[in-house]
Amino acid sequence: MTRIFLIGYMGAGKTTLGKAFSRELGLTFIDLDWYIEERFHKTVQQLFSERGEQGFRELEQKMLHEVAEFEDVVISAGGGTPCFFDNMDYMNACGDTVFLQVEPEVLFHRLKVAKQQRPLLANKSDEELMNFICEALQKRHPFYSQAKFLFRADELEDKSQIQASVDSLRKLLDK
Ligand SMILES: Nc1ncnc2c1ncn2[C@@H]1O[C@H](COP(=O)(O)OP(=O)(O)O)[C@@H](O)[C@H]1O
Ligand SMILES: O=C(O)C1=C[C@@H](OP(=O)(O)O)[C@@H](O)[C@H](O)C1
Ligand SMILES: [Mg+2]
Repeated sequence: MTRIFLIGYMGAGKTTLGKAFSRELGLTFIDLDWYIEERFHKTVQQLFSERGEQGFRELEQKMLHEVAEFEDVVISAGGGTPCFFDNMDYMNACGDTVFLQVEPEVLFHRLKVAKQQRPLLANKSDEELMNFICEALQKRHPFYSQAKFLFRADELEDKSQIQASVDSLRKLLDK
């Protein structure tokens, strides 16, 4: 039975790589944010604004427990998932965990164009965004670094880079 969790900061490529990797291995792909959005018929932004971040985190934990029951899956967590409750220990107990590590500058360029869908980043100026990313990475690193595997995901900018990353991830996980 295979159950792989991809973790890492917003923009690290959890969704992009998770989708491509699961397809290659013939596994089911579950993106935790998408799963939550379908289950509640609301966007992550709506859930954040209705329930506040704490309310979202409680719901996210429950949904993590739901998706972790599935077998032969690649699960892309949300960026904050490993950093609340005992979620990191829980994921390590249920499967293989992979921390997608990306340089802050690369995250900045990816998130600059994709910040509006992310409630924690929306409306930040460039300088605020870069500072926010750097501070958050420091706070979150102690959680992310508990993953069983570390994978550098700086190069996911086109199809061939994504395929090359899928191949390296396969080797790393021996799949
Ligand atoms: N080539 C690219 N140019 C600009 N932005 C990109 C590019 N590739 C990915 N992104 C953005 O970077 C983010 C990284 O992908 P995603 O898989 O959504 O990360 P995660 O799920 O870890 O937050 C996406 O929001 C996407 O819009
Ligand atoms: O880092 C975070 O706290 C968050 C990351 C998002 O997921 P992605 O990492 O897939 O963008 C989403 O769960 C929410 O906006 C909060
Ligand atoms: Mg995602």
